[in-house]
Amino acid sequence: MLQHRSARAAVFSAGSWGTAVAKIMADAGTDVIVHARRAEIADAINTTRRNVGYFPDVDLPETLTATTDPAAALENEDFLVLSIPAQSLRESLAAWAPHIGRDTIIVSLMKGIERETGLRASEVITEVTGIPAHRVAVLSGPNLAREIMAGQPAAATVACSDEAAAIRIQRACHTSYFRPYTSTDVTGCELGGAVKNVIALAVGIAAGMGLGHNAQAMLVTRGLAETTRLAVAMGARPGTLAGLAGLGDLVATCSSPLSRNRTFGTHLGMGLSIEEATRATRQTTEGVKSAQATRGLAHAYGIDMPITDVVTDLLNGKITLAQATAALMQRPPKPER
Ligand SMILES: NC(=O)C1=CN([C@@H]2O[C@H](COP(=O)(O)OP(=O)(O)OC[C@H]3O[C@@H](n4cnc5c(N)ncnc54)[C@H](O)[C@@H]3O)[C@@H](O)[C@H]2O)C=CC1
Ligand SMILES: O=C(CO)COP(=O)(O)O
Repeated sequence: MLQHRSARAAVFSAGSWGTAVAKIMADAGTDVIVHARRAEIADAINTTRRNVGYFPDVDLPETLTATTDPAAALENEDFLVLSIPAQSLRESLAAWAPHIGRDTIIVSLMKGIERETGLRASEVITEVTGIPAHRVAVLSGPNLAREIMAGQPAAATVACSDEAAAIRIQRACHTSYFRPYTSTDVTGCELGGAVKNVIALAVGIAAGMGLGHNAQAMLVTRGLAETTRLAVAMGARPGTLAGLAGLGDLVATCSSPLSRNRTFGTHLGMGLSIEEATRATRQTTEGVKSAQATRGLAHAYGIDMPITDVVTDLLNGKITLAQATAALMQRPPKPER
């Protein structure tokens, strides 16, 4: 009789979102091994079933183990799930690439644009590994890790140009509290996730300046408009940006104090310097690193992205908070689109 083994996922790494997705996949019946950089994190996961660095209060499933050895993590894996800061992806992945299996599907969880190249994470993955695009997927949506670790309901989009691969990933991470939808629009999904971090910085800045919900809603709505313009110019479907990986993520991130990007922006809006805001936020804040590259894409595609422009100029110290507000409010009048 044929024995069907569970799907196996290697999750790199044991940070906030990596741990949450590892738990989701284990709860969905997938065998999961997490690659942690620090031995004490891997040891604690294996012995106490807790990630003491990120979620010391949450029990992890028995089917989730950890290692610091990339080769051991990448043995017979069906899925390699990547969740590290986007700017370190190229270098880290190059070291792991020789261990990746021939048929492995790579799932990117990263919401950033590479600074030097303007490439999306999935593009960096295909470039570094040589794995074809139809085996590289993106999982993105309104997914604040802390809420998901508490077992609260959430949904996301799994995008892959090969729909069958997206369905396999969907099955491997569908639980009673996590509902993945499939899509073939990798570009839209990925840009929705990356650019919302820049817009969340803007919303946080407005909140930190003491501006009200009207101003914040304006930034969310016009932020979605400029994100959609860029994504469609780059080949995305507009509907993707109206979905979980676009509007959904934008709403969650721009309204939650759990968001590191929104929080970083709030600190800036309250008058903290970039260095002070960085010290106060600590975890990965992709929007700070991706704003300039997003503006670069806007220029390359001839797209007007006024909010991204203003956030980039603020981060570069080129304008003040008052000048940022004026730059957005005193633009020439135009029709809404
Ligand atoms: N935290 C969240 O709620 C969500 C995060 N994301 C995305 O997931 C990605 C990872 O973010 P988080 O897990 O939140 O960040 P984090 O700061 O919690 O964890 C980052 C992890 O990457 C590891 N790391 C850092 N530099 C590295 C390097 N050079 N090489 C290898 N590993 C390295 C760290 O050891 C840590 O385990 C980001 O792109 C973020 O936008 C997406 C959805 C939700
Ligand atoms: O992407 C996220 C929620 O979907 C997490 O947002 P932050 O990175 O701003 O915390």
